[in-house]
Amino acid sequence: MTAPAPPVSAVGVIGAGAVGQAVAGALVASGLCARLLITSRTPEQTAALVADLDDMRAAVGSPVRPAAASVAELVDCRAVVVAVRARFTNSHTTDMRMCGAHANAPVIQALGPVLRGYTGSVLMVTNPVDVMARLFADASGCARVFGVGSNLDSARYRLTLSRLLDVPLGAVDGHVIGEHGDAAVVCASATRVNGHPLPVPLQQVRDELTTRPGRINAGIGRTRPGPAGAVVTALRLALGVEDGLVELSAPYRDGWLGIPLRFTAGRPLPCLPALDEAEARQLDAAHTKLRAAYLALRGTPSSPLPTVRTP
Ligand SMILES: NC(=O)c1ccc[n+]([C@@H]2O[C@H](COP(=O)([O-])OP(=O)(O)OC[C@H]3O[C@@H](n4cnc5c(N)ncnc54)[C@H](O)[C@@H]3O)[C@@H](O)[C@H]2O)c1
Repeated sequence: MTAPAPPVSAVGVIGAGAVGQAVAGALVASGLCARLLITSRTPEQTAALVADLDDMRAAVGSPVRPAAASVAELVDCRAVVVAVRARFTNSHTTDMRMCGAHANAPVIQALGPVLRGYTGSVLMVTNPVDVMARLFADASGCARVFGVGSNLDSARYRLTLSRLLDVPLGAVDGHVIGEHGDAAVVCASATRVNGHPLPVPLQQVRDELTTRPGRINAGIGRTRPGPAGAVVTALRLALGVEDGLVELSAPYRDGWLGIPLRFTAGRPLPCLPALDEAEARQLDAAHTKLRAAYLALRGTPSSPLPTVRTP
């Protein structure tokens, strides 16, 4: 039996590390794109991942054809996933994702001009993702840059709540927004289980969201399938393969924040849930923190960004 034709012509992945490998493997398995173009720091790394993906393609009968490419060649792709990481030692015990800011920023800022004028969708994965997405948008001029992170937090939130309350995962509707990091905002007041509001065990939820990535890292070195799932879901929506809601980092107010975006035929519309006073204060704090981090990395005053209106 032949596999159905992929809905998308090509997707690119920059960075053949832990997350890049998992994303690329998930794409081969999903059959989302006809071509999967890979680029990484060295040609050897790129060629090795392409060979491994080719083996996977042959083994599962996937229609997705992996190939090596340069960053500039990714302009033909409908979407590009950025999952690079500079070499640095993470010395933080809190605010872990911010530790990579100074090391990763020059890499992201150097990639931007190579993709200047790119009209497809860019999914930023590199941490601190909310800041890196904004820096890449600046450096590339690309209009469709989305940071992946709050949707992974939201998935972890719904999973945690379903386990704490002993209800099916599909019964839980709730979001984590703001920063993909210590300033994440759990939208507890808008959370619904089977359509009903409920008291959320916030401390237990926060503890789990904080410690979960560290436990995964301690056990298997890096998080892989979780972020890959978050990327593939975001890709399907950004590419208009399906419609739906996903929490991604995008321009909001005069900064960038993880917010729920409703995608219709690939067009995003922010739709923030109602927040109580404490949650609104936390979102302001996330906004202030991310804006300060961005300005510190950018080193020059920010030019005004388009404000996206909430409906
Ligand atoms: N947003 C999220 O939800 C999320 C989840 C997990 C990890 N991350 C982040 O994703 C990033 C990647 O994580 P990882 O575990 O895959 O790291 P990794 O070290 O395993 O892989 C990084 C890869 O980037 C490549 N690279 C470095 N500089 C490059 C360049 N200039 N051009 C092309 N490739 C380059 C390296 O060779 C390596 O293959 C990190 O910043 C990590 O913190 C984000």
